[in-house]
Amino acid sequence: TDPNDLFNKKYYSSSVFGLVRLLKMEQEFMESFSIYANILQEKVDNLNIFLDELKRPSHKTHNEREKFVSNPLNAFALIRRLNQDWPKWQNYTQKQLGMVQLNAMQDIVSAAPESFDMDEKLKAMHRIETTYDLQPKDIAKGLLQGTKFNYKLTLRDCLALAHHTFKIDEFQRSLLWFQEALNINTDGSLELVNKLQEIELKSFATDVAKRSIYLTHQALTDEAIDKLVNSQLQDAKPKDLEQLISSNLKHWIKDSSTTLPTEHNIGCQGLFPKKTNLVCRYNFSTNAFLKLAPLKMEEISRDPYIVMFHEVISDKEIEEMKGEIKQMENGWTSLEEPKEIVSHIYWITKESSFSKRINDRISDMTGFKVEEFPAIQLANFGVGGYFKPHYDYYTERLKELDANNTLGDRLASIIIYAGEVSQGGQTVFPDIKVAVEPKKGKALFWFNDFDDSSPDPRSLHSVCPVIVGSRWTITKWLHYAPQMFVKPCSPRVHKK
Ligand SMILES: O=C(O)CCC(=O)C(=O)O
Ligand SMILES: [Fe+2]
Repeated sequence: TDPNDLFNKKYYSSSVFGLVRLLKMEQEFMESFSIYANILQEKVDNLNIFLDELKRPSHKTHNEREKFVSNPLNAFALIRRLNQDWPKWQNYTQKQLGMVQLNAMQDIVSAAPESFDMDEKLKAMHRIETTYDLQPKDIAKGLLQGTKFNYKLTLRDCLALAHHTFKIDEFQRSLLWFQEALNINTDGSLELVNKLQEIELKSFATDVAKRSIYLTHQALTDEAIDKLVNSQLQDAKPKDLEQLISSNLKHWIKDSSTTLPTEHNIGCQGLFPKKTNLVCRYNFSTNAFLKLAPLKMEEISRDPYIVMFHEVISDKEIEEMKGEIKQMENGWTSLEEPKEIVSHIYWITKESSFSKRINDRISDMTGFKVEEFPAIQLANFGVGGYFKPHYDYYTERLKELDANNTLGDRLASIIIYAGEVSQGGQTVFPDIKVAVEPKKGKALFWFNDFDDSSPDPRSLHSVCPVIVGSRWTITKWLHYAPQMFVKPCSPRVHKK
């Protein structure tokens, strides 16, 4: 299948917005499921009542039976029961019950997330794990960066993560997840549940065995390897499968190398040195309006110029923002391969009272004109959603990207944070070692270009994977053309 096709698919995983829909679906499913279980229970109860009615002293010998049916009451009742009651019970046992619920459940299951969603979520979990260097044993028990949550992963959750990390050659993490899975005690009594577990375990062990054989017998065809593995695992007990997985992983860990954390990861982990000498002040200057109602402005960096505005959007306006959304589309990390779906976005293209107010506010804050390009982008990230380091300017790409681009390059960017994010989701500038918390209500503003319109590579920026929270943003790229006569200069100290 063409991986690009994935972009037209409906992802649930890539935004908290989408996940909310899934949670609703699960609840509806459980409602039908529990009604269905009750209906079946009622049937079993009725069958038991019927069986109770049939209870009578057992007749062991022919003589006893003969004596019993020789009584007219028994003789009559026997005929009547078999003639009148039995067909009814027979009918009742065959009656299809709970069809309404079964159909409803089928509808829900047909809209359930498919493997591309599952893959994306596995990647997201792995991204959170590696970016912040979290340990499987902590994650599994709900401990994220020192914050303890009342949620836990189950054995099968851990098994899925072990299998996934194995597939991407992260044997160390795979082993840790696998050990975590083995540590989780299930009550072990339910055969059906055990059976399901065993299927997952076997599929993992199969992949491990295949790799092991492939490494030692590279000349073998895939079919030959499949055959070997099948015969090897045919009668394997769960303990054997566990052993096979653990020992191979341990063996492969020895040959794997460790990679150094990137600047992006260091920033996400909060390990950039603190900036000093920066100030907070009120912005009176960009617009006459601000003389009356100045916005609090915090310097994040002086060169390159990055500032944070405070109290830019209210909770009420954030509700209004969500009301603007019709149908969200997939948002991806960057234009480079591999593309990953990490958010849902929505463009407000038609002017509304909301978008006008936001545009006016952006003009007031920045001194930039936005009338020529009034569209506003909203984004909602998924848990684990992120952005790779990238530049917002497209100087080099401009020609091929959009020959009729009359707006010109994106010389500055502004991001309004409009969601509650308690962990992760910082905007990071890896080059200049700046990481900014995405605090709801604030807006981050920076220049992508120098004053002479040449690109400033220090504007390289990224977004850390969201760990906990629903990261909503309003993004506006400020283009050149509309600024012909007003372009504010960045109060730059010197040029690199
Ligand atoms: O959401 C952010 O903090 C930054 C997003 C971004 O870099 C972009 O959309 O280009
Ligand atoms: Fe960006």
